[in-house]
Amino acid sequence: MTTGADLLALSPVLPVVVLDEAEQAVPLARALLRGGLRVIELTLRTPAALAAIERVAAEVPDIVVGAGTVTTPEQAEQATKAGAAFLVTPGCTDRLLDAVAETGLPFLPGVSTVSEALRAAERGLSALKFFPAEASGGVAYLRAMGGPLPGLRFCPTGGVTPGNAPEYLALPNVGCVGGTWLTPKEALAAGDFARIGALAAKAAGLRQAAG
Ligand SMILES: O=C(O)C(=O)C[C@H](O)[C@H](O)COP(=O)(O)O
Repeated sequence: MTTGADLLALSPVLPVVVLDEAEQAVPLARALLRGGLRVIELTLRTPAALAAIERVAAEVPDIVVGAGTVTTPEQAEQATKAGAAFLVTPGCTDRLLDAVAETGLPFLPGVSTVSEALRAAERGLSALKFFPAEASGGVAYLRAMGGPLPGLRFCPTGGVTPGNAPEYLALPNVGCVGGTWLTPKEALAAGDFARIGALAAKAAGLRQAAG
């Protein structure tokens, strides 16, 4: 996997994870794999995230592990050092885009407007995160962006659920969707990885559901 486009093609759903305990990272990654998903985005929203990335990179080679919520150049560097195979940002400033590009890793920059998408395209980036998807106009907005910007492909994230994911996945400019619904807080707190595996299996089947 070397480009953002490769990243969008890995799975119909990119599981976005907020983890409080780094110890949970390996069993969680294995549960996702058992369900048929081979990618995981660990968000840098918790102090445990970098250690979690390190563990998954070292112990679960079959899953592609990346870092989400990358908002500063320092975080881009730390995530790369921890072994992240890709980076995801919620938004895109020039400074942040320069820093993530410098890591050499594939990445998905977050955009929520046509102008932001154009700015990313001017840099040669054609695989983008559409965030926050539902709050920014959802399926209708993304469909409308496809008119003037047919060369761009998106991973809508933020408010995406098993209910609306098929609608997003049916759009020609959507490669995959992202979401936290695969790792409910209660399931993580209870260490219920069987439930997470079952949610992953349903998510892995979503592409067919979208037709
Ligand atoms: O912080 C970031 O960089 C993010 O990645 C934001 C997440 O993608 C969304 O918060 C996921 O939203 P839900 O699936 O609606 O829970």
